[in-house]
Amino acid sequence: MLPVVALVGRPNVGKSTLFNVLTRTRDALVADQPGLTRDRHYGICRLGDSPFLVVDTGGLSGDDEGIDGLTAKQVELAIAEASIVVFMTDARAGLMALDRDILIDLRKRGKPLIVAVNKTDGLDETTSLADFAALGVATLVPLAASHGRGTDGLLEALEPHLPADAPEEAPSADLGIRVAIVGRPNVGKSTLVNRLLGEDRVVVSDIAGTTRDSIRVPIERDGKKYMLIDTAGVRRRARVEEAIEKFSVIKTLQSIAAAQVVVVLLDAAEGVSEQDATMIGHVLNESRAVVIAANKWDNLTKYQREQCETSLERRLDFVAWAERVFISALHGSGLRELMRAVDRAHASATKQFNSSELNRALEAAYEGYQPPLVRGHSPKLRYAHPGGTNPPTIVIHGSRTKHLAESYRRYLENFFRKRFKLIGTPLRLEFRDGENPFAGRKNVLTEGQQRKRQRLIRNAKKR
Ligand SMILES: Nc1nc2c(ncn2[C@@H]2O[C@H](COP(=O)(O)OP(=O)(O)OP(=O)(O)O)[C@@H](O)[C@H]2O)c(=O)[nH]1
Ligand SMILES: Nc1nc2c(ncn2[C@@H]2O[C@H](COP(=O)(O)OP(=O)(O)OP(=O)(O)O)[C@@H](O)[C@H]2O)c(=O)[nH]1
Repeated sequence: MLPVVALVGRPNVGKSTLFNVLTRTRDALVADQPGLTRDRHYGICRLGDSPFLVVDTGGLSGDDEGIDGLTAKQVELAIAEASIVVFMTDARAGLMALDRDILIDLRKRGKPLIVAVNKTDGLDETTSLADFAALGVATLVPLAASHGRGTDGLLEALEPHLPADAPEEAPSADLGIRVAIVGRPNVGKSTLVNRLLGEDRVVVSDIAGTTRDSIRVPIERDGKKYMLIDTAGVRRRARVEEAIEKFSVIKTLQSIAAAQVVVVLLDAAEGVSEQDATMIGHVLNESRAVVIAANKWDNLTKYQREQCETSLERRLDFVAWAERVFISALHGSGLRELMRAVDRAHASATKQFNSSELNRALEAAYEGYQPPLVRGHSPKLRYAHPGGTNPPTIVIHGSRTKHLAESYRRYLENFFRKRFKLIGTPLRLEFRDGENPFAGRKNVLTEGQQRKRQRLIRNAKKR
């Protein structure tokens, strides 16, 4: 489970600014996906190799106006789940009465606390901190978030409070593909999980209180093993109101982080909501494979089904590569297709390329359509090699690749997707300029490799 750090403070002290600084690096993959809704409140940050979840609570202002119940609830949940709370204050404004009130409230929750004193730029640090020493919190960290200063000190202060994330299970075939089922309250997650478990299984009852645990449920379908990662599904079916109270964005994010394939469950009657799109955005941020399942299909008229299909097409064009399946968790229909889609997504996410097939594909793509001139620059693409899996990554070497038009990057992505039949997984293309893939290689090449190398170099020169 990803440990959680909650950012709390009065409005305008700089919480979102700090949040953006901390989570910035994680946005690369989805940075320019049109149509994708970002979540400004939840992001993942890394401390060395250990990821943790940062939650910008934004709403805990003492002024509940304009904050809907669900948001306020999410703030409560964030603090309840936090390993540590960063209480942010404003050095320019000094210590305010509302700061004291918030702190009294936070103390009641018994969480470890750090006071981050922001906006210290241009001020004397010692003097700024002294003002806040009156709060009686042991750790005071000076920050200038908008200048990106002080975050190292903050991370250092956080470190001892962040429990190390359990190491991911070895990707063992015995355990099966790790599948998370996520979705808004009431879309049918519990029904689906129970249906996949089979009627005869004993369902683990309530998990209330086990805030830091997720339940892993091994299942077998059509002779294949899966490990369902469940944070909400396996439990007694709650009444709707309770369910909404229990819905936790944090738990959803933790499931996504722990899974290999994420099934995003939608209510077919309602089409794709803002919250659904945001959830898919989180899946992409974590580069996970994804299957979109429209549930309660049994309940729909022909007209409603068409409506649902149109909504999926329009609102989810940024994940056009994800498979859509139409299911009824209640009646058990479409589940075989769902699990096949999970298999395909997993196979694509773990696809291992070899360099020669990549180079042949790159060549074919290049011949089909060459990068257009951008401000007089003509980018060149020379050779490609595999860069890893989960998500599958292709590294392309060339020159002036930063001038590659976005449309050309998309063209390449679609070309590779089609060629390698990649479905249900993000695909990462990395561009590098002016590097020789053979530089620094000490081992002697075989004859075949030498011929291949000559061919690559010839082709590269031709371009
Ligand atoms: N001088 C200075 N200004 C800052 C710093 N950090 C943030 N600000 C400014 O403070 C203002 C508020 O910043 P936000 O990050 O929006 O504050 P917030 O706490 O998220 O505010 P709410 O969303 O209202 O809760 C913005 O104008 C920022 O540019 C800083 O380190 N120094
Ligand atoms: N008609 C129909 N109803 C369904 C289907 N799947 C679930 N439901 C109903 O939808 C309601 C909510 O189902 P749950 O499985 O509790 O939904 P959930 O997503 O786990 O809800 P939370 O507990 O809020 O997370 C229940 O009344 C289910 O019977 C389906 O395929 N068809």
